[in-house]
Formats: sequence, C-alpha cells, structure tokens
Amino acid sequence: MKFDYPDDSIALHTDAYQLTMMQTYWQKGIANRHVVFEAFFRKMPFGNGYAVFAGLSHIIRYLNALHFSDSDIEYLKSTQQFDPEFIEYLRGFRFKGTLRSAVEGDLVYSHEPIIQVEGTLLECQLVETALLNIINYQIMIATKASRIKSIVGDQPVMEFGSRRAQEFDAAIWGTRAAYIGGLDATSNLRAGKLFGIPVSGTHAHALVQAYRNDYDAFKAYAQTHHDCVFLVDTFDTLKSGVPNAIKVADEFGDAINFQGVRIDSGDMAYLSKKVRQMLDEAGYPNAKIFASNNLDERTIMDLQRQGAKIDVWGIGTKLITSYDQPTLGAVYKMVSLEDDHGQMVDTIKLSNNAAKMSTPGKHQVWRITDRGSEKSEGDYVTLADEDPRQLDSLYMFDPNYPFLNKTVEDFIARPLLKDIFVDGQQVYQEPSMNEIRQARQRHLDRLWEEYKRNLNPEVYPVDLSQKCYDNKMKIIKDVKEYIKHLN
Ligand SMILES: Nc1ncnc2c1ncn2[C@@H]1O[C@H](COP(=O)(O)OP(=O)(O)OP(=O)(O)O)[C@@H](O)[C@H]1O
Ligand SMILES: O=P(O)(O)OC[C@H]1O[C@H](OP(=O)(O)OP(=O)(O)O)[C@H](O)[C@@H]1O
Ligand SMILES: O=C(O)c1cccnc1
Repeated sequence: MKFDYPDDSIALHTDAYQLTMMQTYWQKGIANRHVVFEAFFRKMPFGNGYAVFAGLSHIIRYLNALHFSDSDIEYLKSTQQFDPEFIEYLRGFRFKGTLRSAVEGDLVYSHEPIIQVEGTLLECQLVETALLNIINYQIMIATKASRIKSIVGDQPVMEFGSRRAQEFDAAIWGTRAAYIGGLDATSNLRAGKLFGIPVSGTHAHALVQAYRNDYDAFKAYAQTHHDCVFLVDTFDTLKSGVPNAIKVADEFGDAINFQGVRIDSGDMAYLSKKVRQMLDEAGYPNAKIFASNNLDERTIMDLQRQGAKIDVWGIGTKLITSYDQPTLGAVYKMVSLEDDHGQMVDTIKLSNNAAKMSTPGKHQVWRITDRGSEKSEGDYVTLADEDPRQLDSLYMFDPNYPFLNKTVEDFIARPLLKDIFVDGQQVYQEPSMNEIRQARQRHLDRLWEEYKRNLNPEVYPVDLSQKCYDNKMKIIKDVKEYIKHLN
C-alpha cells in the first residue's frame, strides 16, 4: 500500500459524498451560491448539564491549510468517479468563506448552533466532515475532563491516556481538550511541546522489574532524579513498595525531593489509608499519594466517599477514549441558501423523527446573564439580524413547551458565535491555553450549581426568539403544504 505522499494534504479528509455533491453543484452551475451551514448537537454529553467547547484551534489549522495537492488531484482522477475537469478546478481551491464559532473554553448546550460556516455551496459542503470529526471528539473530552475536575476540586489531575487513545491524533488533541476542560498536566511530551501543557509523571512497573526489586529500583531512580514519585504496587504495596520507598527517602534525605508514591492497583480506598498512615509515621506527612488505574469521575467520587487518602489523580483510558459515550453526535445542517434570484432563503431538514428537525435561518446565540446575580439565565437563539442588547426586557420561552417562559429584565446578552474567519481571512487571534482555561472557569462560575452537578443536572434553557420560532413554524408549514400538493 502506498502511504507516504510528500505533498499529502488534509483536503481529502472528508467523505466521498461531499465531493460527489460538489461535482453536482459545479456541473449544474450552483457551486458559488451563497449558503449558511450550522453545527449543533442534540443531546448533552454524559447527561452533563453543560458541555465545554474545544476543537477550534484544530479547525483553524485545518481551514488555513485546506488545499488540494498534486497527489490529491491525481488520486481523485485515478478513482474514475469524478469529472476530470471538476477535479482540475479543485486545484485552485482555498477556503474563502466565513466561520463563526463558539470559542474554546466557552460552555455550549444542545440544540444551539455552535459553529456557523457561510460561503459558497462548494466550500461549505467540503468542510463538514472534518469540522464534525474535530468537535465530536474534542468537546467530549473537554467535558469529561471538566466533570472529573469538578469532583476532585483543587487536587491535581494528570492525563495519562496516550497509550490507550484511539491513535496519535486523539492522544494529542484529546490531551489538549482535557487541559481545556481542567486537567492540570499530561504525561505526553509532544502535547507539552506543541501546546505548552505542563508535563509530569512518575515511573512504570518496568523500572522495578528491571532491577527485580523495589529498593534497587527506587535507589537507582533517586540517584538519577531529584523529584521522585515511587510506584509501589509492583510486588506488594504494603509489604515491599511503601517500606522501600520510605527507606530510599530516608537514605537520600535532602538529596532528593520525595514527592510521594503511586498506587496503581488493588483496593485504593483501603491501600491509600494504610499508605498514608505509613508515610505519616515515617515522618513524611507532605509526601503525596498518587492513584491511577481505570479511574473516572464515578470511581473518584466513590473513593472519596470511602475516605480514600489520595492527593493526585492519574487518568487515562476512561477520559481519552470518552469511554462511556463515544461521540457527541454533532451534526451540520444547511440553514439558508441563495435562490435563483440571489435572495437568501431559509432551509429546513424535516424528519420522521421530530428530534432530528433543524432550525432554519442564520443564527446568533446569546448568553443571557442576570446583571445582579451574574448567573446565566439561559441561551437565546435569534436570527442573525436580531440583537437582544437593544431590549429592556426579554421574553424567553421553551420552544417545545412555550408555556414554560420567563421575562428577564436586567440582563447582559453576550454573543456566543464569534467571527473566526471572514471571507477566508483568519480574523480571530487564538488565546493562550491559560486564557482558555481561565475563560472556562469564569463561565462555570456564572452557572448555577443546579446545572453543574454530575448526576441528573437541571436542563439549561436554550430558547428561540419569537422571530426565530415563527420563522421555523412558517417554514415547517410551507414544506408540509408543498408535500400535501405532491399527493
Ligand atoms: N475502593 C475502591 N472503590 C471503588 N473502586 C475501586 C476501589 N479501588 C479500586 N477501584 C477501581 O476498581 C477497578 C478494579 O481495580 P483492580 O486493581 O482490582 O483490577 P484491575 O483494573 O483489573 O487491575 P490491574 O490494572 O492491575 O489489572 C479499577 O477501576 C479501580 O480504579
Ligand atoms: O488506567 P488508566 O486510567 O488507563 O491510566 C493509565 C494507566 O497506564 C499505566 O498502566 P499500564 O499501561 O502500565 O498497564 P497496567 O494496567 O498493567 O498498569 C498506568 O499505570 C495506568 O494504570
Ligand atoms: O507517569 C506516569 O505515572 C504514567 C504515565 C502514563 C501512563 N501511566 C502512568
């Protein structure tokens, strides 16, 4: 199999049907029609009360780099599935559209647009697969990390998942998303290099196996490192691992920084309490107990309930693989399209399943915050030409149950979708990782506790403006009329 192309690009990281549709648009002369697509998801990940937005940095790189290389063009021609003239046309392709998006670290919710792509039918169609690929993974990981962090509070959590991640990209971008979501460090050096994420770690069982006993292994490590965390469960945690860790710490004294020990198996509530006692009695009350082994927010919560004496958490498999929910299920739908007369006409996807219906029109999402309490009252989805900042009071109603409503008086409305690219030019300056993390914390602080609990949180309101709701109802009616006349 041929794999290494010196000029490989990411343009073909898309589903074949995007290209077949693009060919139709091109041959039929509608490829340059103006269009708006929006991405949204239908269910909150993990049943959480909020989701943490991540993935924009990768999207920005993707759109900036998007072009068809010579080998892409040759390959497409070799499939014999496309019109060679259309494929030649793609040679000059660049993304010239406009991208609006939630920014990383912001909180997002189901049933609201989180990404909006506006441009030609051709370019907006091409990018669907990659954009969804990115956000469907990264939002999951950032949200899961935030759930974990909400349980452990100020205790450090390290990301250990690279060996179990679904391949290289997931390890790297997943680590970044986990850091956005609140984890404190990673064991992956490349993620450290690429994104400036703090790198940390301990050592593995192999070190102890290499020396065939705990003592010699810990001693060798202490001779070659200042900061020492000894993994104590290779043979027997309480009888060999911890006593030998203490022995080496005693022998080296100030020559090393004995940070603590890591437990990686067994009953971690029982063991951590015993280990704590042994370390305290040996005069190491500041030595920390690190724990790892298939942990997630549920096991951590249960360990805390049992009074486990764990100070630092290492999380791998269950975070990086988004173990309990493999995808977010975000979708990308056309919401408005230029007609034969140059007018934009809103479009809908109806479905036999009402939950799969899209909301027509180009939108903005407004985060409505009460000025007094500084807490979020809900999100308010409007058509793009509406601006609730001009209103004194805002009538908010649930679009599925309009009798659930409230009027908000003294509020701040913050637009969620920011300009990222305008006419192909990147206009958004990416913030630093620290700024993204601080933003996430700020947004979480503005959320009532009821939406933040891990189990059965309250459902955060995502409402439609009256104009947006009326527009949707009218278009549904029009489509139904049209279908009726077909029969
Ligand atoms: N006290 C505890 N309460 C709840 N869960 C625990 C407790 N102690 C450990 N666990 C979790 O139970 C699971 C099983 O751990 P255990 O070490 O017994 O088996 P294992 O994962 O098969 O071990 P190994 O990784 O060595 O093969 C792990 O997910 C661990 O985090
Ligand atoms: O358990 P996770 O949350 O995925 O965290 C990462 C795991 O990776 C290492 O295990 P290793 O690959 O050495 O295998 P092990 O299960 O035998 O410890 C480490 O000791 C953790 O157990
Ligand atoms: O540094 C560690 O302790 C570590 C790194 C990767 C996986 N498990 C543990």
